[in-house]
This record gives sequence, C-alpha cells and structure tokens, in this order.
Amino acid sequence: MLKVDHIHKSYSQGGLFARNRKPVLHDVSFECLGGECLGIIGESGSGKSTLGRLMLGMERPDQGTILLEGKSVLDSKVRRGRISAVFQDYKSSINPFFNVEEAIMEPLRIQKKKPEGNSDSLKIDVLLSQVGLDSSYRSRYPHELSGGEVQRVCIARAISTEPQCIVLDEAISSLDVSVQTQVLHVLKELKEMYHMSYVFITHDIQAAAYICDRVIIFREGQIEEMVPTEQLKHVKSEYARKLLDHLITF
Ligand SMILES: Nc1ncnc2c1ncn2[C@@H]1O[C@H](COP(=O)(O)OP(=O)(O)OP(=O)(O)O)[C@@H](O)[C@H]1O
Repeated sequence: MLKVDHIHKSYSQGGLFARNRKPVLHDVSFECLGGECLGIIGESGSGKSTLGRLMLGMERPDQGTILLEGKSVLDSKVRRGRISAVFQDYKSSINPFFNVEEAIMEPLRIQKKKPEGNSDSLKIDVLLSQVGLDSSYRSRYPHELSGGEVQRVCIARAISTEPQCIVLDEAISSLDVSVQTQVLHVLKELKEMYHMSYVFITHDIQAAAYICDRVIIFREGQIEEMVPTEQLKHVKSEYARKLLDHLITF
C-alpha cells in the first residue's frame, strides 16, 4: 500500500551553500500494508519525523522512492485526500481563525469534495461524533478547546477525506495520560471502521503495543529490526532490547 523503497536523506550542515551534508536516513525500505498500523519507535534524533515528512511528500528524498498504491507521493494529486497526518503540535496544526467546522471541512474543500447542502452539515456531525465530540463544538475556535479536544478535531480533519493512510507523528504525546488513552481508543476504532493504514511514530512503547500490528525499531536513520507487535518481547537485536527496556516505564 505505502511502499518505502531504499530511501536516503541528508541535510546540509552550516547554511544553504555548505558542502557538508549530515546523513539522516540511510537505505530505508519497508511497506505499510492496507489496514495495518505500523509503529516506528526510535531514540530522539534517529530520523523518525524526517521519514514521516518524506512519506507525506513534504520533502524529497536524496535517493529512493515512496509509493502510495504504486504512485509517487511527491505528486500532490496522488497525495490529495489519500494520505493525511496528525502531528504532536496540534495547536499549530489548525488555523486559529478557523472554527471547528471550518477546520474539519478544509481538506474536503482543497480536494473539491465538499458535500452539498445538508449533507455538509451531516458529514461534520458524523465526523465529530466519531471522535467523541458533539455538534455544539462546530462553532468553537481552537482557543476554546482543551488539548485533547483540539487533537480530536485534528483527527476528524485527518479522516474527513477517508484517506488510505494517516501518518501520526507523536500524535498523542502532548496529551495527559488519561486523554492519551481515550484518543488511542478513538484511533483504533476509526482504523477498523475505515480500514485505514496508520504509520504511528512514537516514543511510547505502551501506546505502540496497544495500537500497532507491527513495529519498526529505528536506529540512527536505519531499520534495526521489524517485528509483529506480539513479538516485541522477543526482539533479536541487543540494541532493540535495550531501547525497549529503557522505554518501558512500568
Ligand atoms: N530540516 C532539517 N534541516 C537540517 N537538519 C534536520 C532537519 N530536519 C531534521 N534534521 C536533523 O535530522 C536528524 C533527525 O531528526 P528527526 O526530527 O527526524 O528525528 P526524530 O527521530 O523524529 O527525533 P524526535 O524523536 O526527537 O522528534 C536530527 O539530527 C535533526 O537535527
């Protein structure tokens, strides 16, 4: 479904015209299958978010390809409505001048799939109820919502076009633990309902164990190991074992 094939990425160090480049991703290949939740766990700075941005077509790889249903994500027509994202920094993810209704409808407007008349209103109510909010939220602005509520709006917005894939980059990390659990629950239900794929980038091994089908252990821009979630306790590499031991908090 989403195929990452021999990706390399580096960034210039010391300004735009500097010759030195810092390698961030090195020969990364994997496939996220239809309806699958694929976790990406790794230390800070290992390149997880860079990989997320490349999968979203926000940046170009130096080498390699990323294909969604066989077509390059670098083509905006391929991405539009088919792949979306929920980021950690939910506060800057939505325009503060848009109310909830406008924020949720924005991707559909861009995709020119805006429902007509009453179905417009119905769609917003359905999306809100799917993320556990009622229709009274439609006219509220981001500053009138809690962090958990804003993140629910971001999720409603991300699913509004019924994409094949959502990249969730530390999407629950800024929320309180109890709110994290609620949002994870919502995400799990939505995945079943829409048969979407998730790429779930996280530091949170418990969250990954709850929602992911397989997990990639990422190390310095490379895949160290990829395991089905039920095999997380039996990772082969020493590094993966140490990282997971370190991340387990109870
Ligand atoms: N636009 C950029 N220009 C230059 N260097 C960058 C850029 N984006 C990321 N990097 C560097 O690439 C490396 C990987 O960063 P990235 O954010 O992908 O890691 P990460 O695993 O997501 O980290 P974290 O878990 O802390 O978010 C870091 O050393 C970072 O400084």
